[in-house]
Amino acid sequence: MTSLLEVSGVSVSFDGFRAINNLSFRIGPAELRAVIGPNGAGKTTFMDIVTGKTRADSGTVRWGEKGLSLTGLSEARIAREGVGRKFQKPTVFEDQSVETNLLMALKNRRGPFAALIWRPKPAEMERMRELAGTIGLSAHLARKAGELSHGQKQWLEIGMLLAQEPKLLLVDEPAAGMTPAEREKTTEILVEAAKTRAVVVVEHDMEFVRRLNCRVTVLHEGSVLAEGSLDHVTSNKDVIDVYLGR
Ligand SMILES: Nc1ncnc2c1ncn2[C@@H]1O[C@H](COP(=O)(O)OP(=O)(O)OP(=O)(O)O)[C@@H](O)[C@H]1O
Repeated sequence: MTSLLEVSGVSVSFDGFRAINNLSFRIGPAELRAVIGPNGAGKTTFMDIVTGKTRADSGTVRWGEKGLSLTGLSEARIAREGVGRKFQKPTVFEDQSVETNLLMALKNRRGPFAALIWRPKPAEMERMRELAGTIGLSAHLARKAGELSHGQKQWLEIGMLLAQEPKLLLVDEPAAGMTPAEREKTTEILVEAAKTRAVVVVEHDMEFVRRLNCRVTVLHEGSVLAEGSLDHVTSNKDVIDVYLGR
């Protein structure tokens, strides 16, 4: 399998405490992966390392066919390479419409100078509508983002990230605070997004992970404890001991 992202033997310590301990992880160019693990397992720190927010003390993070080293690159540069990240709290522009939010995300792709003289072209309007369809908000284009439900805001933000055409999308607990119907739609959006890019979903909700129907990586004390199908990892004795059985 060719990898889009290959993390090898990465360790990070905070004041002598090893938050990430010889971690290795790889994901292909069009793959959906769930990352689970107990509190403090290192899930957030892992994402911070990939996005360049936190520097690895040792190990390598390789990206793309050419194996570009991401360690040492700035967060902005890594984002430009195609790494997008969705945090738990949505950061949409509440006073702007769904349409404007999506258009602004498309506009941002073109860089700050192009944005100054930017008017949406027919192709961009079309892409905006396509994105709205993907995230289930076609009927809400004129509504202010601030009026949307929690789930709809999360989808809008996913749409805004997809507008940037990331090659890898990191998503932190997308199902938190959602209704069952919203969770189902979120599953659909993520599964669809992962057909054309890599998507890593950090999630605690096991039912949600089951519906994603993808390979699962279990982190514990900064390392991979188990990896495979959800059934495979949830029947692993170590996983039961440190995570499920508690
Ligand atoms: N900046 C920091 N300074 C000191 N310790 C940190 C820092 N960031 C993380 N840690 C510690 O590293 C460990 C891993 O934290 P991390 O947030 O990556 O875990 P997590 O798996 O995301 O947990 P959760 O499920 O609670 O979000 C924890 O023990 C945490 O306290």
